[in-house]
Order: sequence, then structure tokens, then C-alpha cells
Amino acid sequence: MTKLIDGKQVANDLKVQIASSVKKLIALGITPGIAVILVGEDPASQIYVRNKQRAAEQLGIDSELINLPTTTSEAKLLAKIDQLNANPAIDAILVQAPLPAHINEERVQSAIAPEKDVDGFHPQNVGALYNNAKSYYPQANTPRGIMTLLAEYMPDLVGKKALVIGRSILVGRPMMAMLNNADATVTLAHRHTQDLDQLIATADLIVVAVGEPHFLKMSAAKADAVVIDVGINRLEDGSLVGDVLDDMPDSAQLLTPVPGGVGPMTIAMLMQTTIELARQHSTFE
Ligand SMILES: NC(=O)C1=CN([C@@H]2O[C@H](COP(=O)(O)OP(=O)(O)OC[C@H]3O[C@@H](n4cnc5c(N)ncnc54)[C@H](OP(=O)(O)O)[C@@H]3O)[C@@H](O)[C@H]2O)C=CC1
Ligand SMILES: Nc1nc(=O)c2c([nH]1)NC[C@@H]1CN(c3ccc(C(=O)N[C@@H](CCC(=O)O)C(=O)O)cc3)C=[N+]21
Ligand SMILES: [Mg+2]
Repeated sequence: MTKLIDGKQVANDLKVQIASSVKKLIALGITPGIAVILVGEDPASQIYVRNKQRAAEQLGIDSELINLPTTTSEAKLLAKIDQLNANPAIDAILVQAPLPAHINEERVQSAIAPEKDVDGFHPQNVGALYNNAKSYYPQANTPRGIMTLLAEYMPDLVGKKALVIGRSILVGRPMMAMLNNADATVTLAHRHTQDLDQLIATADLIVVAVGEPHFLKMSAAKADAVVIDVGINRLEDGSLVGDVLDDMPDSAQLLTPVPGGVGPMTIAMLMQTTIELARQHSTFE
């Protein structure tokens, strides 16, 4: 079998460390707090938001869920964000994507105070990532979780050919920047990319964040490729699959499974970023 990267295990190890950091912070009088805003009643989003809350609870992080109706105006959402920006108990603000079509996501993400921007979406934090700034700033949690997995499973990224497929603000673009900052040679592919098969066949590392079941077959990648499957696709029978099909038994390739790969790392990194923001907000550090 293709060797699987155990994201769940790495995430659980990380959570043990986070829980102990939270205990230390609480002893200093600092309780980290995250607010999650969900607009609407999308069942998948409700599950994700609940998972995030459960993780916060387990680790001793305060969490507040703000569930607004689908019809909420952009002005009302912006007013809620202002209120959270001004609330000293809240260190991290997450607005669950996607938002209803009548709301401008860019305006909403820019309204979150950069020092509470747990997703790393604010233009100031995006700019810091692109500049590889040395000062602290929050970074997108899914690619950050992937970098943590790679530290364990592909420690030498310098000069390697990395192919990122998909260019969302949530995954592909920050992934490109983080791999670039780690001195990999990065190609960012998308819908209009020509000769994608050729890029896939030669890449040392492939990160797939497309959202299409079986978009990439392991047999199309190099015999020793590392493949990170970000996709989360719910099939009609209720099962969950990624974007990658493992048709390469007995290969020396490495692959993240779905579920149990990138998803749990995203949640753990979200909590890690929350406590980092809480530390930044305290006067003790
Ligand atoms: N595990 C986790 O923690 C997370 C998982 N996800 C999952 O990852 C997947 C991607 O999410 P997200 O990044 O938000 O995706 P988006 O839907 O925002 O973007 C998809 C990207 O894939 C590209 N794409 C689509 N079709 C093709 C194609 N045929 N060839 C090449 N590129 C293509 C698009 O290109 P173009 O820009 O040209 O349109 C786009 O850049 C989803 O399944 C999502 O559920 C997302 C976040 C976290
Ligand atoms: N502002 C914002 N920030 C996000 O980080 C964000 C978002 N919006 N919108 C949606 C995507 C998606 N996302 C996931 C997180 C965890 C799992 C996860 O825990 N997955 C489990 C399985 C979950 C299941 O069983 O459904 C796994 O892969 O093992 C999946 C997807 C975060 N996102
Ligand atoms: Mg606090």
C-alpha cells in the first residue's frame, strides 16, 4: 500500500501540547477565546463549526458561536465583527466560508482586526506571508497544518518541485507562499493550466485542493511523490472522499488520507493560532 500520512495522530500530539500551553496561560490569568460566526444553516458548515467548538472546549479555550440567519445584511455582520474586535475576551475571530451571495467576503475578511484574524485572510497578514515577514502574524491554518505534516514526513523541501493545484485564499494561495518561504520551487495550477499531466508527472510534492473526487490518480505522480489531499467531498451514499484516488498499491509514495489527514490538522492549527493570538494580546509576553 501507499504509505499514509497520519494527520489524525500528528493533530492529536499537537492538541496535547496546546492543552498544556492553555493551562499555563490560564495560570497567568489569560484565557484564550475564539468567536466563530456562521451565517446561514448549511448542514456541512454546521458540522465543521461544531467540530471547531468541540476542539476548543477539549483544550480549555473559550469559544463563542454566533449563528446569524441567512438573510443577515452585510452591515449587520460588519457591526457584529466590530463588536468582537472591541471585546477583550475574544482573541480570534473566524467567519465560516462560504458566505451567502449577497455578502461581500472580501469586505468582511478585511473588517476583522488583523491581530484577531485567525484565518490569516486580512490583507495585512496576507502581505506579511508573501513578504516572508519575520515578525509574528497569523497564517492560514490548512496550509500551516500541511507544513507541520511535511516537517515530519518530507523534512527537506529546499529546491524541491512543489505543485499546488487550486488557488483559493483559504488553501492554494497561502500554500504556495509557505512552500516558497520554505525554499521549494512552487508551481500554482488552476483551471486554465496547460499540460497539467506533465507537471503532475514531475513534481516531488503535490498539494491537491480542487474539490473533485478522484481528480488526481496516484499512478500519474512520480514513484516517490508526496501527495497531500486537501479535498473533502461528500458522496451521495454519505461517504467522505478526497480529491485523490490511490491506484498505486505497493508504491513508495506518501499520501494523506481523507478523512484523517489534512482536516484534523486544520482544526488543531486553528487552536494553535488562537493561543498564539492570545499570547500576543497579553502583556506578560
Ligand atoms: N481539509 C481541510 O481542512 C479543508 C478542505 N477543504 C476542501 O478542499 C477543497 C478545495 O477547497 P477550496 O480551496 O476552498 O476550493 P475552491 O472551490 O475555492 O477552489 C478550487 C480551486 O480548484 C481549481 N480547479 C477546479 N477545477 C480544476 C481543474 N479541473 N483543474 C485545475 N484546477 C481546478 C479552481 O481553479 P480556478 O481558480 O481557475 O477556478 C480553484 O482555484 C474542497 O473540497 C474543500 O472542501 C477546504 C478547506 C480546508
Ligand atoms: N473561515 C473559514 N476557515 C476555515 O478553515 C474553513 C472555512 N472557513 N470553511 C470551510 C473550510 C473547510 N474546513 C475544514 C476543517 C476541518 C475538516 C475536518 O475536520 N475534516 C475531517 C472529517 C470531517 C467530517 O467527517 O466531515 C477529516 O478530514 O478527517 C474539514 C474541513 C475548514 N474550512
Ligand atoms: Mg482572554
